[in-house]
Amino acid sequence: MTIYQNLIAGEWVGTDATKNINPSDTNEVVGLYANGSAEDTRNAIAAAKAAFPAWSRSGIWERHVILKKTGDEIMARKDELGALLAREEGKTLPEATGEVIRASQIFEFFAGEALRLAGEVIPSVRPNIGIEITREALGVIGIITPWNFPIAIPAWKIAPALAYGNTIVFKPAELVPACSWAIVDILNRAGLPKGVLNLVMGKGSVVGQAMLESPDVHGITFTGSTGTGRRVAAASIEHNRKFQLEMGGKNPMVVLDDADLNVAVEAAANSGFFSTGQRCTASSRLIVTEGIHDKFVAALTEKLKTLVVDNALKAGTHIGPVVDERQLKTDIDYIEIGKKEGAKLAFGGEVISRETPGFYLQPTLFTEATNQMRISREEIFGPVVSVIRAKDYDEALAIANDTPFGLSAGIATTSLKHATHFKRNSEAGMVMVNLPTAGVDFHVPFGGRKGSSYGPREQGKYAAEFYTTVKTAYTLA
Ligand SMILES: NC(=O)C1=CN([C@@H]2O[C@H](COP(=O)(O)OP(=O)(O)OC[C@H]3O[C@@H](n4cnc5c(N)ncnc54)[C@H](OP(=O)(O)O)[C@@H]3O)[C@@H](O)[C@H]2O)C=CC1
Ligand SMILES: O=C(O)CCC(=O)C(=O)O
Repeated sequence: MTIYQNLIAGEWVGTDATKNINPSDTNEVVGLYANGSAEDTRNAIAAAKAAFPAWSRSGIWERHVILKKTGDEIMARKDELGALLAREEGKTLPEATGEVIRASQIFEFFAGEALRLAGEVIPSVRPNIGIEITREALGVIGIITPWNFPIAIPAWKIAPALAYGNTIVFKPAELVPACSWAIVDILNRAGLPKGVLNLVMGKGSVVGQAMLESPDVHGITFTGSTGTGRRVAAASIEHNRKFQLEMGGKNPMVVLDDADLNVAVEAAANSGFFSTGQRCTASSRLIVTEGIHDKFVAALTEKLKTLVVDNALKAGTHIGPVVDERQLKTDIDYIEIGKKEGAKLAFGGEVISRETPGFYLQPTLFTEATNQMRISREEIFGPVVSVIRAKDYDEALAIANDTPFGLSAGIATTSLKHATHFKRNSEAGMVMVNLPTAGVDFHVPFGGRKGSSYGPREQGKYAAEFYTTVKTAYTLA
């Protein structure tokens, strides 16, 4: 089997490789991907440092053309890349193709942003002095990405980093290197100069760690677990380096008595179970007021019975497998914890077999949960959701906000008063009314509060805040 190699200083390198396994069919090896070392990482950082002066001064049209070409090629290959994504991560084919389209749109968006870089000219408080405020590229950016969005998250970090003139060392999650390799290959062929974008696949404890330890990495953008996020933060403070973290969520969806039942059930099923619940924006706490509680639980349970769990590539599959054995064990452990804590298992909870060997788990619904239970406080990152009763809107809002996280939050209601109040008072970075808590637009800010995020927002024009540094220049006229 060919080895998909790392890209360092414009050369494809690496002979040691790791198997990329399909979680829908563990007999299938998606490909062999290079397993980078700490030395590879240091070489990649040196290459990115050497490429920075020229790239940061490159013309914005050159950056625009490369990003646009990349977006165009990703879109032209959406079906092939969608199938690759579904095979390596286990998202259903429609979800995976949708994610590929989103990655293409992100490159197109930042191709445009490269042309819109602007500063300000401001008069000084002193006579005969002019002030210019400009944004400059930050330097070498370390990009560390998780397994649950194998193409969209790399895209929303790589595209702005390049648009604003930075160079990159990119380390994707070891579980899902294929889509990352594909976009780096596309960018490389689109004309990026050597060393501007370096790919080092491999273990977080080796490649990621070497990145954290380097004084030559000027910014790290990270998405993943809270534990690793804290390591990124501690190491970055040590080097006086800018960092941005997107971590977990325990996102609430409030369902009020006056909700449209169908809207509430569709939003809850999507938020909790689509993409196998493996989204940081997934809603795993459904906070439901007394008047609608029983009707809502009955309707959601009926809906869950219709959802097909099977091979991600099979037509008609609604929920693909869990990403790997370790995550499946985590999910099962939490289901046991929920039972022991006294929540009622209303649906699912079983590992199931399908025609192909994979990590299949039924969508699992707990009812009669409290907000103090571990299943309501800790991020599970699987298709496991709890329903918590609330007596009225005020109590539901208090429960929704009673969490260490604050990424997204939703409300299902037909009341303008409650929707407006919830948008203003929810302690989350993203609030949805009558919509799933997951599945966001690509051109607007993404991020949360409290334990979910740290640093400037990602995506949209707000991304400039992280990928640039501001300079204030004074000139005597
Ligand atoms: N907010 C989100 O979007 C996500 C949250 N999670 C949460 O995290 C849990 C575990 O998922 P997991 O993928 O293991 O999350 P991790 O935080 O371990 O992984 C995220 C990225 O960090 C890398 N990494 C791991 N250790 C280090 C290190 N010491 N230094 C630098 N980088 C490192 C990983 O590498 P590698 O994996 O290749 O070793 C991966 O590329 C999930 O169950 C879920 O709760 C997970 C994914 C996304
Ligand atoms: O919900 C989305 O669209 C994005 C979710 C996400 O970024 C994540 O789960 O890491």
